[in-house]
Amino acid sequence: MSYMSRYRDWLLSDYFDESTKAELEAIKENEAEIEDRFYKNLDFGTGGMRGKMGAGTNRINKYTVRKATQGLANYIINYSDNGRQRGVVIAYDSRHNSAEFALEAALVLAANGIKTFLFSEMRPTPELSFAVRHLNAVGGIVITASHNPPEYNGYKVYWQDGGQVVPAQARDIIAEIEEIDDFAIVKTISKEAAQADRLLKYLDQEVDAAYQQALIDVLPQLDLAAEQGKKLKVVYTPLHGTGSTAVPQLLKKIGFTNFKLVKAQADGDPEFSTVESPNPEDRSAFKLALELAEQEQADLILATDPDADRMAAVVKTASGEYQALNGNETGVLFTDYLLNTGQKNNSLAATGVIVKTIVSTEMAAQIAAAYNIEIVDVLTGFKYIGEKITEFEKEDNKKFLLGFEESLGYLIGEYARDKDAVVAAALFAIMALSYQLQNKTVLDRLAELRAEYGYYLEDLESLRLEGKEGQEKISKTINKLREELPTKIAGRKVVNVKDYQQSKEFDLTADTEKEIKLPKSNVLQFLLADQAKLTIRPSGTEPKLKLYFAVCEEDEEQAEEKLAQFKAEFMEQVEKLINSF
Ligand SMILES: O=P(O)(O)OC[C@H]1O[C@H](O)[C@H](O)[C@@H](O)[C@@H]1O
Repeated sequence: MSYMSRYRDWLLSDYFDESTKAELEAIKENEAEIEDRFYKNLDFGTGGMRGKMGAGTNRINKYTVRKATQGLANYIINYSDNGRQRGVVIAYDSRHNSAEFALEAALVLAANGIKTFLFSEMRPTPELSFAVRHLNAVGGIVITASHNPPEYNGYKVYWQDGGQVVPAQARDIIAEIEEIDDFAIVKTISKEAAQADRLLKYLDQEVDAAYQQALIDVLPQLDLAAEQGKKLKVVYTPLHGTGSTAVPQLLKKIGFTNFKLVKAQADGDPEFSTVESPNPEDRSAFKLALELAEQEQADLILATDPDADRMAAVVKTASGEYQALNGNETGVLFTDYLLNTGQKNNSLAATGVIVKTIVSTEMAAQIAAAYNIEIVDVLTGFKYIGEKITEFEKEDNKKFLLGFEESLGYLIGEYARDKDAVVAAALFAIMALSYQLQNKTVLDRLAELRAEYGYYLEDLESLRLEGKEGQEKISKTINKLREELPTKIAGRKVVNVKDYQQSKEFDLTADTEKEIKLPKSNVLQFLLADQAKLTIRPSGTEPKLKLYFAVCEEDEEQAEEKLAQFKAEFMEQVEKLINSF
């Protein structure tokens, strides 16, 4: 069916409501807009759906949310024995329509006889992951578009272990959704009927309390926080998102009473009106927090992204400046701190394992090796870290200690299967306090680690290439590099190449190849003669080509210089390549 006929269908069918039709009527002269809204269905990929809100098949709206949920309901009915009774937990963030879409999803499930547990207000994504396990539900849904701009929303699906569905399972769910070729097949009932049939239950503070307790149970050095927590001045911003429902409560409860919230960013503002982008990877997101920190002379600033699964920290240096840490630096500090405290108090399991993604720093592997602790690499995406935790649970010789990724995602403990900015914020505060009591900062500790293990420095460059043309350029660029593997990158010899799409690792010096034991993924990784590393992959959540640069040198100066030169030279190389298509 052409986009125009789909558009007309929506305009004429009785199924769609008046405001949807009015919105569509208003674009009747704008063919490009009609095409964009109707040329396809919004993709339900392995991470669920994410896109702009609005009327149309290629948009997030109550109809596309209902349809996806009907597919999920069919999947639950077909693939689980008692999924209807176990039910599905639904959470949502502070975005426009998030609460409405969450209710729509609940009503479709209820109409299919599936019990639903709906949070009565916005909550962090990791709390949903916890709640699925806590309530022994068969799955979960989160309505969120993380840090995307205000006009976006998203729909993420979780399964019974509390982890986001991985590709094999997502394929079956997608197949169920694609089977639905008519919106009229989608079942729904009224909220009153769902409640009367006991198929819709609102979650109360019991789950919040259990979640907070689960975090307290996995945090180290709580005695220190309880006794001395007030010595650390903390500023926190939820960047207008769900973190405000959990982070202040936890920090205060464990002893960080010298705590200031960035009030202007404490409400769930769907416009994220005080920030350019509510992404803690973006330094500008810290503007208001920095002002408050300077005024209060705070030791530490913590920020969580709008669905509170990613956390970033900014720390005060010895000279009183504020310095942001990237995800790799925080991951390294957590690795060192957890292994060190675990060893000191004899609680470090010899079977402990740390899980990180292939694009996250190798420095953590060096530290883990010094403690004889295994480190496992998985593909980009916390769902793969979650999957490992569930695997470890079934093996008695593996105990999950920490999962982290360079994009600011961290988890300790087995209470959830997704990255948790709430626990990460508390862990960071405890770690910072513990160093403060030793008269140093986390940056001093990082410097000690770099002196011991090598000066690892990493950076990410993203090239935004939008639309169909952009997508094609991204694929062509990676394919070209794959077909004609470069022997030199930025003037350095390539010694090893990992092609995760072909599951092959090529040792170019020994001229041998071996198999990579990870699911296939469109990623290329080049190791250069001087230990520098480059990884290139298309983003799975945004129209971007992502390039991860890593170097390891003797000291800061050499590392900074090497990284800058490496980046500049390769970016020129890759931009030339992109422009040739
Ligand atoms: O790099 P992308 O595919 O856009 O994904 C961005 C991020 O999305 C999620 O948060 C995943 O858990 C991360 O592993 C990933 O880094």
